[in-house]
Amino acid sequence: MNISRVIAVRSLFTPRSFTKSFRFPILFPTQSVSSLTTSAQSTPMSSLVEQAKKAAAYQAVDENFPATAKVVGIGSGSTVVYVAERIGQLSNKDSFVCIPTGFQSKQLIIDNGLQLGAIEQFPEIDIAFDGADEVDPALNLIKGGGACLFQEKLVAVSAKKFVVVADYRKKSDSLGIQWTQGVPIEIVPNSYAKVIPDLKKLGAKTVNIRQGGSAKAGPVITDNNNFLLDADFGAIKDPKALHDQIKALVGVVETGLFTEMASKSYFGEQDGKVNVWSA
Ligand SMILES: O=C(CO)[C@H](O)[C@H](O)COP(=O)(O)O
Repeated sequence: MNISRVIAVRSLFTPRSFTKSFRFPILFPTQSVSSLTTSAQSTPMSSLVEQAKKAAAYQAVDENFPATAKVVGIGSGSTVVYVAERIGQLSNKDSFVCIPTGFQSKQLIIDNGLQLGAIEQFPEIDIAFDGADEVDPALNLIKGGGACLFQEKLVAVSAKKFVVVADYRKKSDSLGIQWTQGVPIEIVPNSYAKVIPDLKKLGAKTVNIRQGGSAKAGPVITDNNNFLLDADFGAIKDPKALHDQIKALVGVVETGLFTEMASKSYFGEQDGKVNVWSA
């Protein structure tokens, strides 16, 4: 979690007051999302992306958070930071619990003064928000860039409504997944020598065990103590069919292909606007 970024953004855009009523009894700050943006020409790419994430997240929360919500799913990644921030500004935040999708998500819930719950206690979630690595017009998603896909999927399928938040780089204009970095697949660690050739038989061009890089010698270990594979299948025309084939392999816990789950996707654009796609 990038705490320094949250603090930096907060100090730039400190909410003025909690005076605007939004679907009683929830109160949001008066600052509008569009006032957070600046001219695309004069703004560096990194802050344009950051502003896009924030705009998408704030609008998604403002337009979808149910006044009567009791259980809320909080996803993982850098865009959800702003979802948790916005939810943390609600005046009724003591009236619902938040279910995390991993370690980072748990910290976001705590840092924003929200009540932490466990999915074992609250298996029925009113609404869940999460990021995505790619979204197509049918709201097929690829997720798992942050290695949290299993708990993210558990929360998404347990939610009555699942809303995606992303910046403009995540949109795929044509149906199907174009993602070239490989489908993230969580596996039980000692199954990798069997699963990798199995994935190649299914058509994967390359399969890599995700590595910790400079932060850790050896593989990334997920929040569930598993390994992650990134399997490049090229452009994926039928994500559901591919998911079903991969999921049937012994050793596979879950895939990062999320189909028929999201009801809406909010994209922050470079010009400061937010594009909304619905299922
Ligand atoms: O699936 C995820 C983590 O497993 C993230 O939601 C996804 O990678 C998007 O992250 P970001 O909002 O940082 O772009």
